[in-house]
Amino acid sequence: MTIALATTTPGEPEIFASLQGEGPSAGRPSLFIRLSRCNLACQWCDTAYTWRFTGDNRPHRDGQAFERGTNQLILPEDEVVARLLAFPQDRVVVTGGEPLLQAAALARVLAALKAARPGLHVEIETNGTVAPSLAIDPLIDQFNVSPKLAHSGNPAELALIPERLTAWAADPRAFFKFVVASPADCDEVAALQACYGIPGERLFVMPEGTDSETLRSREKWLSALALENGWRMTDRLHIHLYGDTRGT
Ligand SMILES: Nc1nc2[nH]cc(C(=O)O)c2c(=O)[nH]1
Ligand code: SF4
Ligand SMILES: [Mg+2]
Repeated sequence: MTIALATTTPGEPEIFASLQGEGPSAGRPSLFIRLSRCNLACQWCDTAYTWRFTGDNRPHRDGQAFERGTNQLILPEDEVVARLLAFPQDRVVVTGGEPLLQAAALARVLAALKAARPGLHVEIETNGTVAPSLAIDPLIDQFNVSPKLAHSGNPAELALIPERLTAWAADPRAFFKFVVASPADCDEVAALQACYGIPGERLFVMPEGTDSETLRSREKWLSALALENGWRMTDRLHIHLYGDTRGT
């Protein structure tokens, strides 16, 4: 059985060690694996090479299309397990794209990893639209759920699924991470928090931006809004450290 990964360079899967740059585990040394494909299309997506393949004309701010053959790599599951086990980290971050689109294959990979390395902590970066399958759910220690607001350009009926948001709000493993580009986006965050009863302890706001200057300037007003609303704020550490680069 196989799994579709993103690539760092053609033919090389995007599997790398880095500090978790975002959310509740920011700063923790982690092993990342980036899966290909997404069911949403955010106009500011910083990993459009996971989904915006040639022929996909959904709007994106760069308008760039990516060749599937060089930006996607299909690997056997056992090879992915072996590549991951070659790293020493005791924390894994699964990201994408939307990794839960490949829940069946991913569950088999994570089960093999956890069997080989007991105590391994697994977190997953998800857009929050896909229910984790029964097989994968118990293998995930932390869900970093990033529901997409109106400025993403996705229709709300695709991006905000009420049953899902209700389930994440009730799951103590789920941390919400809202990407915010303007102060007005925070009105939407506040409305979602009230609607679904999301505890402030599990609600992060994060500036949209792929360079330090943008992040810093947005954090000026975002930090004040976080304080006012009782939310947590997260930076994007990896952008300051490495820039907007694959495999970091
Ligand atoms: N260092 C680092 N931390 C991250 N946290 C979430 C990431 C993502 O792309 O989902 C990410 C990433 O790409 N790199
Ligand atoms: S949900 Fe994430 S991976 Fe998918 S388009 Fe939006 S930002 Fe990109
Ligand atoms: Mg990223």
